[in-house]
Amino acid sequence: MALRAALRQKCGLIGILSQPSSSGSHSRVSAVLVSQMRNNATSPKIKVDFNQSTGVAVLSMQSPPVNSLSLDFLTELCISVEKLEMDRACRGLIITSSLPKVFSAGLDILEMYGKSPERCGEFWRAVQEMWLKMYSSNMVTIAAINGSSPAGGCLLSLTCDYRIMSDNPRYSIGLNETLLGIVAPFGTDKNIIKNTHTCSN
Ligand SMILES: CCCC/C=C/CC(=O)SCCNC(=O)CCNC(=O)[C@H](O)C(C)(C)COP(=O)(O)OP(=O)(O)OC[C@H]1O[C@@H](n2cnc3c(N)ncnc32)[C@H](O)[C@@H]1OP(=O)(O)O
Repeated sequence: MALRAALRQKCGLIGILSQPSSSGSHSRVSAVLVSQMRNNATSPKIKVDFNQSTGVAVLSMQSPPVNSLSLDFLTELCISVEKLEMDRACRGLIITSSLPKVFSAGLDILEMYGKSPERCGEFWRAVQEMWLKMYSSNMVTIAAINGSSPAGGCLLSLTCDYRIMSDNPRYSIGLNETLLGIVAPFGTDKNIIKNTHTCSN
């Protein structure tokens, strides 16, 4: 019942978000994805378990040491979500981490230092694509935050419909990227407080 209500709410949101943009940005973004796919690393940073009987997929981030969001990681994440999106049987998606103590450390800092402008552009497009894809997903999405989740890790969880976080005082979450000169959009802090629940693990 709750899942159905969440789906209904989500469908309304998708209706608004999926209106065609005059710039045709959705198809351009997909072309970026395809070209990134060709360069993608082979070791899987993402593991997906799809349960046919419940229609729910669990996507586990498994990129040690801290699931930082590198270009390869983001590309793999987007491809995994896109594949699930195309499977009509998949109605719900839980994103979590296979690593102990860390959900995601956020953007990979090494991607933002000493790289060419082209590479920086590619990286930043992948960041935008990740949150757009997650936020506009037609699946009901839940972040099961089982570790620290600063900055981009927090952003990733904010793109989900629901967040459940392990109630562990050692785990931190928040938008600390202002320390790096990156400004968060207005209102995101309010969202995270309103829609984040904690549980013990
Ligand atoms: C509008 C919002 C848009 C979103 C914008 C986002 C901006 C960002 O995301 S910038 C990135 C900000 N992230 C951080 O500041 C996180 C920094 N990391 C931590 O706080 C901690 O590492 C942790 C709490 C995530 C984990 O702590 P733990 O003690 O378990 O591990 P460490 O010893 O600190 O780290 C292990 C290893 O991982 C490397 N590392 C950590 N974070 C990152 C990262 N973001 N990118 C790349 N690498 C990272 C760290 O340097 C260690 O590496 P070595 O073992 O080689 O020293």
